[in-house]
This record gives sequence, C-alpha cells and structure tokens, in this order.
Amino acid sequence: MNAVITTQQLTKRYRAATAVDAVDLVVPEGVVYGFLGPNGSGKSTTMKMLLGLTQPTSGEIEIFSQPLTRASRGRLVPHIGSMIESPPGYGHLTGEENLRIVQHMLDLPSGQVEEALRTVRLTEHRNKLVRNYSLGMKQRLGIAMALVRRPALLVLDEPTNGLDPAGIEEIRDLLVRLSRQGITVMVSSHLLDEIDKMADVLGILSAGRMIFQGTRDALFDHSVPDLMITTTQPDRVLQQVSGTRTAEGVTVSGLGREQAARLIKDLAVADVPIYEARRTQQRLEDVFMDLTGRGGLL
Ligand SMILES: Nc1ncnc2c1ncn2[C@@H]1O[C@H](COP(=O)(O)OP(=O)(O)OP(=O)(O)O)[C@@H](O)[C@H]1O
Repeated sequence: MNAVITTQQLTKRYRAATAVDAVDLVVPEGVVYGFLGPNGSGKSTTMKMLLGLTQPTSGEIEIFSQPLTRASRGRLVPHIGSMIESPPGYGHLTGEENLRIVQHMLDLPSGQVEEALRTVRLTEHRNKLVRNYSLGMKQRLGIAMALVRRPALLVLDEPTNGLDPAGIEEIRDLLVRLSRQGITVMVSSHLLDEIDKMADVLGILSAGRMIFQGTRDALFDHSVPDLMITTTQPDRVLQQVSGTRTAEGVTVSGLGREQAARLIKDLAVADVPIYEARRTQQRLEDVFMDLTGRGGLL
C-alpha cells in the first residue's frame, strides 16, 4: 500500500518548548488515519506542518511521495482538503455562498459545489445563513468546503469537537464513506472512543512524541489486559500475587501470558478453587491510558 503522507523526524520547537518531537508518521493510501492524543500533545501543530501552514524546525515531510517544500506546496495543496481548528465559513452568508467562494477562488466547476453539499447532506439547508446552522451543520459545511476541490487527501483537526453523539455519528459515517470512495482521511481527536470506531490506522501522540502507530489490533496486542480470577478463596490468590479483591474474586493487572499461565498452574497445584480466569475487555481508552501512563515508547 502506498503512503500518502510520510514524515521523518518531524520536529517543531517554540522557544524552549518542543510541540512535536521527531515524529515518523505514515498515512497509507485510502485509510482513515486516526490521529490521537490528549490536548496539547501536538496534533494541530503536526497537521499545520503537513499543510505547509507552519514551518518545521527540522525533519522531512512527503505528501503523495513528493517532498513538501515551499516550491512544491502550490502543486500539492490543491489535492488536499483541510479543516484546522474551528470550522470555517462566514456566518452572514449561506452555506452555498460560502462554498461558491471556494469554488471561485479555486476556479472549480459549479457542479462540485452541489456534489459537496450532497455528500455532507446539506443540500436542503444550502440557503440558510451559516450563523443559524447547528454546530454539526457548521462542521459538515467545513468538510464540504474541504471537499469542493475533490481532494485525494482530507486533513481534519477535531471535526467532532463539541458535537452531540448523533452529530459525532454523522461525521464518523461521512468520513468512513469518503474513505470507501478512495479519499485518504487523516482525522485528529482526543476522543479515543470516537476514533476507535472509524479509524483503520491509529497514530498516538503524547507530549509531542509518537508513542504508537499501527492498526487497532496491533495496539491491543501491545497491551496487557487485567486478569479476572473467579474464586471463593481470594485470600489464597492474594498470597501468590498482588491484586485487587472483587465481588467474584481477584483482579490482577499487568500480568503477561507466561506469568498468567504460571499463576494459574500454581493456584491449581495449591488446590485453590478457580472457577474462571479471563482477560477483561479493554477499550481503546484503557489501552491509551496504559500507554501514556507508562510513558514508554513502543
Ligand atoms: N504558536 C505557538 N507558540 C507557542 N507554543 C505553541 C504554539 N502553537 C502550539 N504551541 C504549543 O505546542 C504544544 C502542542 O499544541 P497543539 O495545539 O499542536 O496540540 P494539540 O494536540 O493539537 O492540542 P489541542 O487538542 O488542545 O489543540 C502545546 O504545548 C501548545 O501550547
């Protein structure tokens, strides 16, 4: 699979602070790439560098396999639709008028405005003033403004920010639909559960460092879910391992496969009645906390 975006050791420093620290990013073609991280971890700064809106302190960026430079930016950017920070659009104009401005600026065929309106399901609200749009409609208009140019790549910074669950669902469905049509979508969020539902590939930033990049399955492989042991004799389990007492028995954290096998064997040999030993279901959020809590690089 070709990569649409790659970076090497991408770094941005603001005086003493390093906002983005030696990030190697790979966004494969045609995926939804979920760019995750807590507030202030460097997502927006990274995206701005990818769009040529802010200059890296050091490191390389390739978009569509071409180095992003001052000279190439003008050639590459027309193929990228983006929405960074709050949704764009003039409140005193209608949704369609806002799109027409983009259409004229980029000298695009008129039909692409109708197409973008249809794609984000705003056709029936095209003549409404944007200041009367709901936040979800404004976000969708922002995405439509990014789509008018029929981009090969969409870069969206927190497009679900502030939306209610229905609005989030709508954006999520839209982005998945766009990626099925062949558009590569890079979308940032600090809402881990959100990204989990739409992203094929995850990149996780913590304090400017990429602490994980890969598929969701690979992320879960890296994590060690809690082991829940059901027993009527929790004290005897706790003599062998440190853990937390629960209604059913004991929960043990951070135990790898081999260690879990050894514990279960030891408990059986000691004749401790074990009715069940199973791993908890981890949500992405748990894995993420685990990772950032440990602070290590994978
Ligand atoms: N223009 C700037 N000057 C100085 N520091 C900046 C500037 N822009 C960002 N930073 C700092 O860089 C760090 C990363 O910020 P950034 O906005 O990229 O994070 P983020 O992950 O997008 O967070 P959020 O979700 O809150 O937008 C923060 O510590 C921020 O204060």
